[in-house]
Amino acid sequence: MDRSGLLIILSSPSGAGKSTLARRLMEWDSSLRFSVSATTRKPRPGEVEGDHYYFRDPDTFRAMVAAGNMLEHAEVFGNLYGTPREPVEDAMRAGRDTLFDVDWQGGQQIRASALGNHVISIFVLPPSLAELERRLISRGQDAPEVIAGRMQKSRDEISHWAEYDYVIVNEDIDQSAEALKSILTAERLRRPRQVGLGPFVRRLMEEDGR
Ligand SMILES: Nc1ncnc2c1ncn2[C@@H]1O[C@H](COP(=O)(O)OP(=O)(O)OP(=O)(O)O)[C@@H](O)[C@H]1O
Ligand SMILES: Nc1nc2c(ncn2[C@@H]2O[C@H](COP(=O)(O)O)[C@@H](O)[C@H]2O)c(=O)[nH]1
Repeated sequence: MDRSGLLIILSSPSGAGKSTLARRLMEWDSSLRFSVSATTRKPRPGEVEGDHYYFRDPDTFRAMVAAGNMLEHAEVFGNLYGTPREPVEDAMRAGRDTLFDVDWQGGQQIRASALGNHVISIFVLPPSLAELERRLISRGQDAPEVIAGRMQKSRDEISHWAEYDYVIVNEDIDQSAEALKSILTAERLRRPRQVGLGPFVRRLMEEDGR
């Protein structure tokens, strides 16, 4: 295979800024595909079916898992979340890179899958737990008890930071976005065969050198 897409995994404690960084990366490179997850969580105001998530009831979600349609799945904050497999495989075959916003369990499962050698993983840390809580509150999307539950789980998520290839402390959003772009640029250069340089090099060597 001359060109196969990379799988770029973003994980962090809830509220550290993954979705914001993912949006920045996709504005920078419109060829990137965002992996839309399925979840049993109720939609937040403004969340759109098929855009932010595929919102499914628990029975439908479990049936998708049983049919082998999920690349990974996990329970996070009392809800089920999972990555539909087929769109990821289609994107890889088409040579498109895919961006994932998944928790540490999803990160572990994708790395352990048959696609694991295509993974680049990035962990996003908040500058402090106080700032993490401030971000969750200022996002204005979750009830106080939901925020308290997410803060309680934040140390659990953070304890997996060393499983990742890269770690970004998301203090300044512009600097963090630049760091992310640099990672993707370097990783693409580091994998010349995977990003499709093979045919180019073959043509180069067949050129008449005069
Ligand atoms: N560097 C930053 N400085 C200040 N605010 C930030 C920064 N990065 C993100 N935010 C803000 O923090 C809030 C949480 O960010 P975001 O929704 O991207 O987090 P997340 O990690 O995707 O959360 P979740 O895991 O719950 O989906 C948002 O209101 C966002 O605008
Ligand atoms: N293992 C997976 N985790 C996922 C997936 N999609 C999202 N997530 C993680 O869930 C939490 C909460 O997300 P929220 O949208 O309810 O704030 C967050 O850490 C996400 O990274 C998935 O498909 N698999």
